[in-house]
Amino acid sequence: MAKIFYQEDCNLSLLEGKTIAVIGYGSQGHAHALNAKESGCNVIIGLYEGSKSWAKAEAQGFEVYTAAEAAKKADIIMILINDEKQAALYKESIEPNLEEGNMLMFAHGFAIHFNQIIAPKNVDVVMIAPKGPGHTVRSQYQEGKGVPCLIAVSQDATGKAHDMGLAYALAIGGARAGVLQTTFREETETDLFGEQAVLCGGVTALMKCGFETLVEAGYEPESAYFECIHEMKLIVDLIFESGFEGMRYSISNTAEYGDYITGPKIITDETKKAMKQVLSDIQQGVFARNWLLENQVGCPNFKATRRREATHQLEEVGTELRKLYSWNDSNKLIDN
Ligand SMILES: NC(=O)C1=CN([C@@H]2O[C@H](COP(=O)(O)OP(=O)(O)OC[C@H]3O[C@@H](n4cnc5c(N)ncnc54)[C@H](OP(=O)(O)O)[C@@H]3O)[C@@H](O)[C@H]2O)C=CC1
Ligand SMILES: CC[C@](O)(C(C)=O)C(=O)O
Ligand SMILES: [Mg+2]
Ligand SMILES: [Mg+2]
Repeated sequence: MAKIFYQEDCNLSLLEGKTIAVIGYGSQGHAHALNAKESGCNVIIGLYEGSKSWAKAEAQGFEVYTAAEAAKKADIIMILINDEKQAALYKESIEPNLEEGNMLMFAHGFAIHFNQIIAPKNVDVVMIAPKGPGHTVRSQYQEGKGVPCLIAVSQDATGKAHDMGLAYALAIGGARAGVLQTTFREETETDLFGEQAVLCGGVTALMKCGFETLVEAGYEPESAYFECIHEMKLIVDLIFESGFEGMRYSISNTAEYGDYITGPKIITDETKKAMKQVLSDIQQGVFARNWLLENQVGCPNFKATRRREATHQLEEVGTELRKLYSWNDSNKLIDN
């Protein structure tokens, strides 16, 4: 059983007198920075000249510097820029400004695990990886709660890396929910597998396939959207609260019977075989190599797929339908 740390295991005062540079002000960056600031930490932001987030971070009360300047001023440097850009940023702006005893931090292990960044031996290297999107890390903190985090230490130069990491996890709210001990390898491989096979790739492919099946059979796209996409959240909320059993308690017996007999026809032994191949490609570094190569040539496939997906019929239908939800501030994440 993995060890889990809670608020009482964390000492926020370890961060007193320390300057935290959050490099990047996107999904995770804005959440870590605002949460840590509101927890009483001294936080500055590191960006690049021309960043669309520079003015936003200043408007939200931060001193903003280039990544190099921020790294020079800081004791703790949390790298929250895109994984695929971290190696270049590190070489150019972080490495020349590292001092003995600094703590280099990550929210995902990609760059360290796949040897994109090799830190000097005299700094701590720690990961605090929230198990949720950055906007949720922020909204949960504002509600007095937190998103669970993973902690991993790959270098402990100061002898305090673990405790400092826990203090950071408390500062961003994660320790309110729980902080699980792990390693950079385990976090990287499980996170990549989860987002590709299940959470993002798997779920959207399943929903899209269901939507297309109904529309191609002549049903209204709006009905297909409600059934295969909108209602997913409501079902997942029940699973989040009380597991598969709780969800199955809440749905009808008819739905539960259909769940048991149809699920295994959709997700088959072939699916598991495909998942094992996906995991193997992640473990062998094949996925990381392909992703980094795609970036080296300017992401043509990635950008083309993003454009194609954005124009799928389900997005048009969804945009219109979501305007009808009285509680929904339509597309608020994308608009921000
Ligand atoms: N998204 C999530 O919820 C999760 C992400 N993570 C990890 O967190 C890290 C950050 O990801 P995420 O928050 O999604 O990233 P985003 O794409 O949301 O934000 C990246 C930020 O980095 C800035 N940036 C890009 N290049 C540079 C540069 N060269 N110098 C300085 N700043 C730069 C961007 O600037 P601009 O605003 O101008 O574009 C932006 O503010 C990754 O390691 C990711 O794996 C971990 C858990 C969940
Ligand atoms: C599920 C996607 C994620 O791993 C996350 C929000 O945790 C990510 O990389 O964004
Ligand atoms: Mg994740
Ligand atoms: Mg991830």
